[in-house]
Amino acid sequence: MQAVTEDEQYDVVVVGLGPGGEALATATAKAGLRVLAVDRHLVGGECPYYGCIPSKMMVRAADTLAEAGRAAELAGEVSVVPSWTPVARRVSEQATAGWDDTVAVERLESAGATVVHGIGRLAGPGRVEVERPDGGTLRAAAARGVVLNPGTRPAAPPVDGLAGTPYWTNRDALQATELPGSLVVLGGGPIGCELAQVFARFGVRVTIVQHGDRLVPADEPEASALLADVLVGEGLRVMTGAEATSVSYADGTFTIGLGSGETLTADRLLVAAGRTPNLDDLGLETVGLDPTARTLDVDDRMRVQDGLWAIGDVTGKGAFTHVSMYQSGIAQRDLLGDDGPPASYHALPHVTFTDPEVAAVGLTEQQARDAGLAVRVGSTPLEQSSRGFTHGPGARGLVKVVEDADRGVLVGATVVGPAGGEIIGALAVAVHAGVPVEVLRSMIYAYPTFHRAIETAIGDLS
Ligand SMILES: Cc1cc2nc3c(=O)[nH]c(=O)nc-3n(C[C@H](O)[C@H](O)[C@H](O)COP(=O)(O)OP(=O)(O)OC[C@H]3O[C@@H](n4cnc5c(N)ncnc54)[C@H](O)[C@@H]3O)c2cc1C
Ligand SMILES: NC(=O)c1ccc[n+]([C@@H]2O[C@H](COP(=O)([O-])OP(=O)(O)OC[C@H]3O[C@@H](n4cnc5c(N)ncnc54)[C@H](O)[C@@H]3O)[C@@H](O)[C@H]2O)c1
Repeated sequence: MQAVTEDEQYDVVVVGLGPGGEALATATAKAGLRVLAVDRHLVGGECPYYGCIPSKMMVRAADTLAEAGRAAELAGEVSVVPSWTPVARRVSEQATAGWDDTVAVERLESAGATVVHGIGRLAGPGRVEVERPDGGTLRAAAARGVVLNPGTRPAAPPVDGLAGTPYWTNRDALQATELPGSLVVLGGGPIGCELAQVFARFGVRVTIVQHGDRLVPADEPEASALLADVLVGEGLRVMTGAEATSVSYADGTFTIGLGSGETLTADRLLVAAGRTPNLDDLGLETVGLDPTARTLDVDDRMRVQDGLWAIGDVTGKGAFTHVSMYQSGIAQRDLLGDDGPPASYHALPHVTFTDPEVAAVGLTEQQARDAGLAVRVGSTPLEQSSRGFTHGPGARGLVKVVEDADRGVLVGATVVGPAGGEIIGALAVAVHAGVPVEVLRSMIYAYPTFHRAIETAIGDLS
């Protein structure tokens, strides 16, 4: 007769430990709740091991090479022999500890949580079953509820032949210890653009094949155009409105057939064509939810239904670590019965860490027009500011602001440029707090800074 195992009793079960899930499990355990934290792979999720952190280490390395290349014009000859070895070493040793989460597990356990590696699936309201790597099953009941933070995986576009080839996703690219001679990047979103520029700056011949009509299509068209121009200037081939229709691999070479009839060949193919939410194997059907959905609908407290919260990429509010962490704080307060403001995304910022960085907050001009607002826009090239002039090579960029003229406040802004991700901070405050444009006009902007271009863009509002 088969033994019937009792459910282990917890207050909270967190399934998926992306940045937000890890933080929530830590905080609720520290608050004295009995917490079960479950991840099928690495505690911390995509960001520290295959996303933000290792990719930004690579960006930092590539930017260093670019600055060295600018030295001749500014300060004299510098000779650099690019090497991927220190990059791969930094990623492996400093960022990911060899893709090992022992430290993160210990940190979570010392906060008081029970940490289990395995596949967590809902098994009815307030219940989770965990399939452990050894084949065993852990059954858990969550008195207060379950928090889902399962994240996404790289999408595999339905291109003929692709599935049978050893193509790279972000995971392979970020674990690369050697560089290919040539690389085709399928997808011109943030992942595609950041990594394409990194590899190109290390001497790889890179072609970006972008389905849509421009790069980083979530951003202002001016930002897309400027970025494409810079990348082309650095020697990348940027193909927009291009569709891969077939892929094959033989003798170490990928052959990529395009809709136009052209054929590309490369040593490596990086597929960065969007993400698939990890919702299909989560037992959602056991609580009356659709496992084929692309997102989980959440309210402004991150509740999906009674006793069930969701945070991170799967909520569809923006696939960024800062969204995961923001939502984590809100769900945590809700679970602990603490007060605090509900979720609001009107001033959500994002930064694509190309050089120049492409940063934005709030609405684009088109989104503001589509929302029926009385839109005024202002913009200015960054290289024409005093700081841009003194900066010289590498100063290309722009500041664009979008005003709701009826309310006299900014509802969106974009900064492209060196440190664009830092400059956007001032505009994020303005959009978040609804600072009147008249107040922004009356401020003193330090001279000669990049952020002083904000004043010029505001002066251009019309
Ligand atoms: C190359 C790259 C660069 C990026 N750069 C940036 C950046 O610069 N800035 C930024 O803000 N964002 C960046 N992102 C996005 C960022 O990584 C994600 O938005 C972030 O990780 C938050 O995701 P998440 O909280 O939804 O969960 P994830 O980080 O995706 O983690 C989900 C976790 O859930 C686990 N899991 C899934 N299903 C189950 C299950 N059934 N049972 C148990 N465990 C499960 C997974 O193993 C994983 O550990 C980048 C992403 C990539 C790929
Ligand atoms: N710096 C950052 O904050 C950062 C960096 C990387 C990723 N991310 C997050 O991760 C998410 C995923 O990034 P991503 O770049 O994979 O996805 P994405 O969805 O933003 O961009 C993918 C691009 O691929 C294109 N595409 C889709 N199918 C294609 C095909 N068959 N052939 C050619 N192109 C195709 C799309 O037009 C799209 O522009 C982003 O939306 C972002 O939220 C953030």
